[in-house]
Amino acid sequence: MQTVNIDLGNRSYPIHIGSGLIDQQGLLASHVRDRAMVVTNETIAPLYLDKTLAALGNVPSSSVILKDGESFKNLDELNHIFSALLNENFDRSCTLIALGGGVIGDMTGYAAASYQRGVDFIQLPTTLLSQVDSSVGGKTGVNHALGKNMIGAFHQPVAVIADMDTLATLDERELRAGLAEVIKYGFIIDSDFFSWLEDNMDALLSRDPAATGEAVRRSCEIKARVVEADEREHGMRALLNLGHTFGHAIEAAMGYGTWLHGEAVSAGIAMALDTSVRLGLIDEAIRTRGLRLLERAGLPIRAPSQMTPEVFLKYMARDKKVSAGAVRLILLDGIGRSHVSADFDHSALHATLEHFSGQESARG
Ligand SMILES: NC(=O)c1ccc[n+]([C@@H]2O[C@H](COP(=O)([O-])OP(=O)(O)OC[C@H]3O[C@@H](n4cnc5c(N)ncnc54)[C@H](O)[C@@H]3O)[C@@H](O)[C@H]2O)c1
Ligand SMILES: O=C(O)C(=O)C[C@@H](O)[C@H](O)[C@H](O)COP(=O)(O)O
Ligand SMILES: [Zn+2]
Repeated sequence: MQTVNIDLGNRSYPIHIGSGLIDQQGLLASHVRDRAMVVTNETIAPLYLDKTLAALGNVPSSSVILKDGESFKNLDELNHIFSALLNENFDRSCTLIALGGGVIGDMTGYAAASYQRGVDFIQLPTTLLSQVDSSVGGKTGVNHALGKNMIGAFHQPVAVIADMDTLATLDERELRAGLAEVIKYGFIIDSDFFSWLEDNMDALLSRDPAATGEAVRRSCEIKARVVEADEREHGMRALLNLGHTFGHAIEAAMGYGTWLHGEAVSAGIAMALDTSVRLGLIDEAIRTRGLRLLERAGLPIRAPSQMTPEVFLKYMARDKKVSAGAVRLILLDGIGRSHVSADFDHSALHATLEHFSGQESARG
């Protein structure tokens, strides 16, 4: 087992990464305060719920099983968690356990942030995306029909336990979607990691355990350092949003779940590359290198044909990074170099939206 620590003062916590961690004697139970409520969904429950409850040993525990999918990441479904907690008289000393991907993690985290004004929670991420990104950093919440992750809170988990063995049951499309967020780290901040991904993409796609473990560890290291520097996204944390202003528009406009989050982020990164080229921040060679890696991961580099500039702009106007009406974008200055800006020539953005609208979907 490897452990990456995230230092946030009295909200610090370990990110444990390794094989067989759910079964590891005492590990999960050691992070539970009193009673545990495991939150999962109808797909993951038959695979890992019994194991998780068994790992809790003598800790009094219950579970709640939600419907599966991004389209259920909403306030109605969230209410099932509160009902389960209240029906069983869970008090403020309880611990929620998010057993699943980013949807379960974000929902459980938000339930933990708001139940009786805040209880502990543990992330037990079971998708590549959730192991490299969503389980770390404390962004929690649910979607609204009018915008992605619009209702939420910052609430850090007390521990992250990423059991790599759970990835064995993940389907191919979900694995590839997770790679979009891994590649994102290389783009925004770490050119060595980007080169490493170029060298190891085949191993990652064939689920080589050593390569996958290394990708998860390095991703968690990068995210932990960014969150430590700017926990509440007043500055550099926004870099983690590369491609997301476009991507969230695609997810919401297409209907949540039609495009996976990672797929939408990949198309969004291709759009951010395009705007960066138009602004003269990067040259064609950098764009080509970036797109090649996304394509090798089997990810889309075009937007769906339904996404006109007007549709993009409608959702982008509600992006959480908008300030005083100005859209802010994460722009690339090279591989491993990026910045956040509201102060750019917006004709470049409009040209990107025109260029990407009406293009055929390359979603695998
Ligand atoms: N909070 C953050 O910082 C953050 C970061 C990135 C993404 N997100 C959010 O995460 C969500 C996407 O997460 P995701 O990609 O994990 O999707 P997901 O949670 O929908 O999981 C993907 C699918 O895989 C299934 N699944 C999960 N684990 C499995 C396993 N081990 N074996 C078989 N099937 C399994 C799920 O039931 C689901 O059908 C989005 O809502 C996105 O907004 C949040
Ligand atoms: O942790 C962050 O910060 C991120 O931006 C990570 C993103 O990958 C993630 O999709 C996040 O949920 C997006 O946040 P939002 O505030 O734009 O909804
Ligand atoms: Zn994301």
